[in-house]
This record gives sequence, C-alpha cells and structure tokens, in this order.
Amino acid sequence: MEDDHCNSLSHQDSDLDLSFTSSTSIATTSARSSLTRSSLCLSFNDSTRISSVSTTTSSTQIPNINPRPHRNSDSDWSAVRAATNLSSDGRLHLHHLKLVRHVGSGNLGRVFLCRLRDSDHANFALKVVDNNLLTSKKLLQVQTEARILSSLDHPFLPTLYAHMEASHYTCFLIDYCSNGDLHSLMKKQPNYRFPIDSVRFFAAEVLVAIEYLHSIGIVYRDLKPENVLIRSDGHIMLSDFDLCFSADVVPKLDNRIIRNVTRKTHRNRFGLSGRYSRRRGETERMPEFVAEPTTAFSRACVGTHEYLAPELITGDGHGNGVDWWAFGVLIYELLYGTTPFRGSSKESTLRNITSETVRFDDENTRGMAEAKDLIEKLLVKDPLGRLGCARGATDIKRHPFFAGIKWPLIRMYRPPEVRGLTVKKSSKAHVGHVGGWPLYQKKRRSLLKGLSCILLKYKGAKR
Ligand SMILES: Nc1ncnc2c1ncn2[C@@H]1O[C@H](COP(=O)(O)OP(=O)(O)OP(=O)(O)O)[C@@H](O)[C@H]1O
Repeated sequence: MEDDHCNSLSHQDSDLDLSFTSSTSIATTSARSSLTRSSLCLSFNDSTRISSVSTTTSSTQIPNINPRPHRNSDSDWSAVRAATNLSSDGRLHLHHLKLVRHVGSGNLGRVFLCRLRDSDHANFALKVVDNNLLTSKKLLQVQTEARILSSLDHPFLPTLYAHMEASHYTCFLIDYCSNGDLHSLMKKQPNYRFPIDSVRFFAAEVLVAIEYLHSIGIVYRDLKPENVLIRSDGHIMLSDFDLCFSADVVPKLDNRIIRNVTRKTHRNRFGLSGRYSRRRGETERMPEFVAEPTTAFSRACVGTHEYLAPELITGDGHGNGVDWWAFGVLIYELLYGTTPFRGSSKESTLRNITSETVRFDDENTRGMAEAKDLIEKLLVKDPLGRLGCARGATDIKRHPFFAGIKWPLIRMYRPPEVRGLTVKKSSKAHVGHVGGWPLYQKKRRSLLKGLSCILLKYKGAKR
C-alpha cells in the first residue's frame, strides 16, 4: 500500500522522530529472507584501503547535492533541486521527505521508499543507518559506501541525491528500484531459470556497470543477483558498495591487432562511402580504450560464499579479477538457477570453488554454447588466465555471447519480457531486444531504401 505513509520524519533533524524504526513489521517487498546469502567480511592481516577513511562520524552536514551530469535534466533531480532551493540553508533535510513504506533491511541499515513532501511524483529510496548500532568495522563500511556513492555517475548505478547526517543516523537518498532485485525475479521464473536472451540483457548491463566501477578504480567484491536491483524502466542498478575497495587505475589506449582483415571502402552510387570488404593476409590495428585496475590488491576476505573467487578463499591476496569471477558465477546462476560450485555446506562450497571445474550437463540449445564458453573463460582459477583480468570489460564485450550488442546503445534496449517484471513505459525510444536486431537499424535501412528511390526518380526526371 504505497500511499499509506508510515511514520514520518520529524520537522527538525535535531529532534528526530525515531518511530519509523519500528516499521519493520511492515511487509518487505523484496524477497530477502532468512535464506538470503549474506555477505561476509573477514579480515586477514590486511587493513585494505578502507582503513584510509576516517572513523569519526560527523554531526555536521556533508554538502549533499552533487551535480550528476547524466541525470542533470531529469525530473527527479529537478524535484530535489526545487526542495533544496526552498530550504533555508540550501540543503535537503530529512523533514523534506515523507516515508511511504519499509522496503527491506540489510547488514547496515534499513531501506524505505520515500517521496519529497512537496512533490508526489518522484520515488526515492532512503537508506537509514543507525550508527549507534554498528561496530567500528561496520562504521567503516558505511563510510566506504558513502564515499563510493558520492563518486558515481552512471545510469546502471545509484545516483546519490543527498547524504544526510542527523543525530546518530546516516541517511542516503538514492534511486528507488520498484522491480526489486534479480534474485527475487529469478525465483519467479520457471525452474528459477531465465531465458538466454534475458540473461544476455542483464549480464550486458551488469558488465557495463562493472566496467565503469573498474574504470574509476573501484573493485566491487559483492556481485550477486541480490545486489542487482531493477528500476521501474526494467534496466538494472547495482547496489551495496560497502565491501568495495579502491585502487589506482591508469587508463590507456591499446592497439588491438586484427589479423587477416583488410578493409576496403566501396563507393556507392551516390558517391558516399558505403560498406567495407575484407581481404585476407593483412593486419589492422584498432585503438581500444582500456581502464582496468590491474594493480589492485587486498587481502581481506569479503563477499558471498557462493560467489567468492578461489584467490579470495586461499587468502593470498586478490584484485580486480574477483569481479570477473563473480560475473561468471552470476551468468551461470541466471541460466541454471543455482551457482556452479554450491555444496551441501558453506565449507564444501568453498572447497568446490578451489578444486572443481565448472560442469554443464545440458544440451547446447541456441546461444548456450557461447554462454558456456564465456562462463568457462571467466571461471578460470588463476586470475592471470581469467578473461577480463588483463584488459577488463573490453575483452568480455567481444565474446561471441554478446555478439551483435551495440554497446553505446545499451540503455536503449528494450528490457526482456519475463514473468514478474513490470516495466513502466518510458519516453525513451527502444532499439530492440538485446538478442535481436536493433529496430533502429531496420528503420535506417528502409529510410535509405526510400531515399535512394527518390534520388533515382529525381535523376530519371532530369534526363
Ligand atoms: N534503491 C533501492 N530500491 C529498492 N529497494 C532497495 C534499494 N536499496 C536497497 N533495497 C532493498 O532493501 C533491502 C536492504 O538493502 P541494503 O542495501 O540495506 O541491504 P543489503 O543489500 O543486505 O546490503 P548489506 O550488504 O549492506 O547488508 C534489500 O532487500 C534491497 O533489495
């Protein structure tokens, strides 16, 4: 009941109405339950980069509005900006918000669906952390999450509209994802398995989100379907950044050498450069942008059992490769409804991860051979030989499983039609399904056909 506003926040931050903390009795929309695979955070003898963050909590307000270029002109930002402009100190406060309902609880805090008091059209998620209930380790995780959230600016990652520190609460105002998480959606599918084109869609978007995180030096470390939320438009949003660590990244332009291919430009009848032909025997250099934190290093054992990479379990230290391993596990789970190394206990799962190779017992229906090949290349025990570890998403995007995807248009693909996914119509034009031929290409072809007919007629008339 979205409109049954639960306990609202008080009008003065200094005089917080804490009654909303009792709202846990309200049913959660997410399928999170006691069966949820929880993230673990064990430290070996390594302080990791997280420790560079100060442990003191500030009661003063952190400047809470950062411009987010990719969302700058959208209505949610406009609503937040309008509320902020009316505020006496030019900041957003808790009293500008009304809570609608409790959405779920995590390791660190609770998440509420909320709206701005003066504008009912935009939904937001408010993550509320009670600092008094946290150990110093968890406080560090909250600070990591705050730091990471404030640096993100990507359509498949949360936009931090405001970061509020009030009394002993830390609050993050981010995008609300009305379609819940991918794990809950998976449970609604027949045999918990998504059709292959849906897996391709979700995997492609997750890949782009991780590519962005790595390009700014963030190793995510907690990839799993529970942390892939789905927005109202059917596109994904990665969540939960408390286990991330930061590393240096040096972006570079690599030259990819393509053998046996020569491109020769043809001229079409209008004198425009048209299609290319290929000739054997020559090589071509193609510049590619690579920004992968290949020197990232941490010894902390964090993540979720079934998704841990072998190097995390052995504790020898790990880097960017843990995300590419987890990406392989994610694709496997979305396709098969279970993870590849799952054992009868957590210990046997960990043993399987370090000793077993991934196995597939089913037939190769359409697209499955490519999917299996990609999974095998991601689930290589040695990170040095794992796809993605050396050059990041650039290499993974080229895998035949993703053939045909127009990566710059990824936001424009139509989300899959799967059971339980309600996609709100957006004003954005779609370019087709990820598995199919983008619609805009069909349109462009018929437009060109029409144009050439007109030009031929015109030439004929002149003669
Ligand atoms: N922006 C959001 N929109 C909709 N639901 C959300 C949003 N963020 C979190 N949730 C849901 O709220 C619940 C709690 O999320 P939260 O991130 O606090 O916990 P968590 O995922 O368990 O993370 P942690 O690892 O920090 O415990 C989860 O069920 C999650 O799916």
